[in-house]
Amino acid sequence: MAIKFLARAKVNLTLDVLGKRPDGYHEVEMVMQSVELHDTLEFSPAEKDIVITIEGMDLSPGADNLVYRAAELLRSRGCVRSGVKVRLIKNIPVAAGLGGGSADAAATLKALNQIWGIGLSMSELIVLGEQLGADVPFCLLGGTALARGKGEQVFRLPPCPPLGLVLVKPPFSVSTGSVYQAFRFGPAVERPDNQAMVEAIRANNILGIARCLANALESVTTRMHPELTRIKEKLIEAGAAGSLMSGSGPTVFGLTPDLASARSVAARYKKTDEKLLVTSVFNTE
Ligand SMILES: C[C@@](CO)(OP(=O)(O)O)[C@H](O)COP(=O)(O)OP(=O)(O)OC[C@H]1O[C@@H](n2ccc(N)nc2=O)[C@H](O)[C@@H]1O
Ligand SMILES: Nc1ncnc2c1ncn2[C@@H]1O[C@H](COP(=O)(O)OP(=O)(O)O)[C@@H](O)[C@H]1O
Repeated sequence: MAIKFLARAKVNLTLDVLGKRPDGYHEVEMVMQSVELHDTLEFSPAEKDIVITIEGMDLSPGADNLVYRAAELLRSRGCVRSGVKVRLIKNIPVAAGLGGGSADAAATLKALNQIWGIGLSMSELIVLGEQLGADVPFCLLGGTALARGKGEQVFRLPPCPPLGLVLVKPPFSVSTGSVYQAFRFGPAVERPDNQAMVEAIRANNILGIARCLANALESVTTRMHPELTRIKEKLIEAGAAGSLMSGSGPTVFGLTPDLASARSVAARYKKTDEKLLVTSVFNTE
């Protein structure tokens, strides 16, 4: 009998880059939001190996997969000898700025912590998750949160209103590392006002949230792929209250007051070679 876990994607409502750290990462401050779009992971017992099967997308099931790396990391931390079989059904586009790999890693840590009876606390899981990727700590917590440091310091925020989102994924992926490496401070960088975003969320002010959308990494990825600017404009023309690139991109999302209005924005959007996904914010298990 397999045990099922959902790994929900995330969008960045803001992303600010504050400086370069001695460890080569960048100091960031960002408001992150879980969304309903998710991968599904089914866990069943195995003698001693970690065996992954993947459906839905062409992705390596080997030791470089973040599900494998999460299982291996937890197994050594929990002194566990048994293996596990994981069926991964991928829906979240890969290397898209939606944290799909990080979400799968976080779901694997939570699931196996429970299944193997290791019993680590959320903060202990977050310390482990940080070793797998900067967005894994947020994916462990989920909901609406402020993240600092590399992304490993996560603080829960009041839940966002039930916003709708139209995710527009262009037909290419972007490596997180290459975007951060190319980041340069300067007038082209649109930096968010995180305090104003937190206030808008706290006040359930949808237009305020839309006005506060900003991502410092947009200046890098839109220089690599200028079509992203046009996608942002097309989402507004289709009726979105605001639009922004998520994370290091290339996914751009349009924000709407609710799921129904996201569906009508998607219907009006002038699609070319992009993939469209309609979803909504997700706040509680
Ligand atoms: C997830 C992978 C592939 O498995 O992504 P890619 O490298 O292919 O993009 C990474 O290698 C897995 O390593 P890890 O470095 O933990 O991944 P992430 O946290 O996503 O960060 C990718 C890279 O972005 C840069 N980065 C990320 C976050 C941050 N606050 N500052 C940064 O400078 C770093 O160069 C980092 O190495
Ligand atoms: N289970 C997984 N799902 C998605 N990407 C994965 C997974 N395991 C490893 N990866 C690798 O992680 C990188 C990007 O992960 P992902 O979280 O999808 O990107 P992003 O953070 O931009 O949304 C890709 O290079 C991909 O090959």
